[in-house]
Amino acid sequence: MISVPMCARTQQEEIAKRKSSGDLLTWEDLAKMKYTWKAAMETPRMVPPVFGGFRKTLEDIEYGGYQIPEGWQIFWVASMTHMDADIFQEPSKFNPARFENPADTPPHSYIPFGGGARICPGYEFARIETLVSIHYLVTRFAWNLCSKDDKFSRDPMPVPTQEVPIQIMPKKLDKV
Ligand code: HEM
Repeated sequence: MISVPMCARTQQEEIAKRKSSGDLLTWEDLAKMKYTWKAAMETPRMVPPVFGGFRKTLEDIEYGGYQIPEGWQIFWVASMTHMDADIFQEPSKFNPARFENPADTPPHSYIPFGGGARICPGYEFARIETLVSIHYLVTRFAWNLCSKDDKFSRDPMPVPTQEVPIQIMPKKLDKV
């Protein structure tokens, strides 16, 4: 995601071009950032910030050939689902286009924000923050990634092992 795919850059630049200098982003602008959001979604699919969480069975269930009794605590791990090739084809490939058709993603398969009744209540807020940040990063700055190393460790959140060295330069602000 740090390299921000070209389509997302173009989409943000198109939005910026239609606005006068100093105009703030509107809800309508955010609604147009469809490709940008798909690119943003692909990042926590590949590296979920929250590793997983607990659930308790309300009744006996059978899963993957295992009998799990009522009342047991279960730990769900987002990457187990996000990296399942039966759900996300070529799961190790960064491919925002996989979210083109929402019907291609079965319910509760895309779970960086959890799911069900206890889904993250900050989801929508995080979406807006992400879109606004990407918008200003790509329209106001030219930036290059200085390291090709994209390895990370968990602490317990994912932390890039080489940090994220970038070269960043402000663009001329006559139109954005
Ligand atoms: C990228 C940003 C974020 C990610 C990836 C994230 C992820 C998650 C996940 C995976 C859960 C557990 C959901 C489940 O068990 O099904 C959760 C719960 C929660 N999140 Fe977030 N979150 C984010 C941002 C936020 C923000 C911005 C807020 C508040 C403004 C927030 C507030 C909460 C709260 C209060 C819960 C507990 C909900 C409950 O137990 O009912 N989160 N989040």
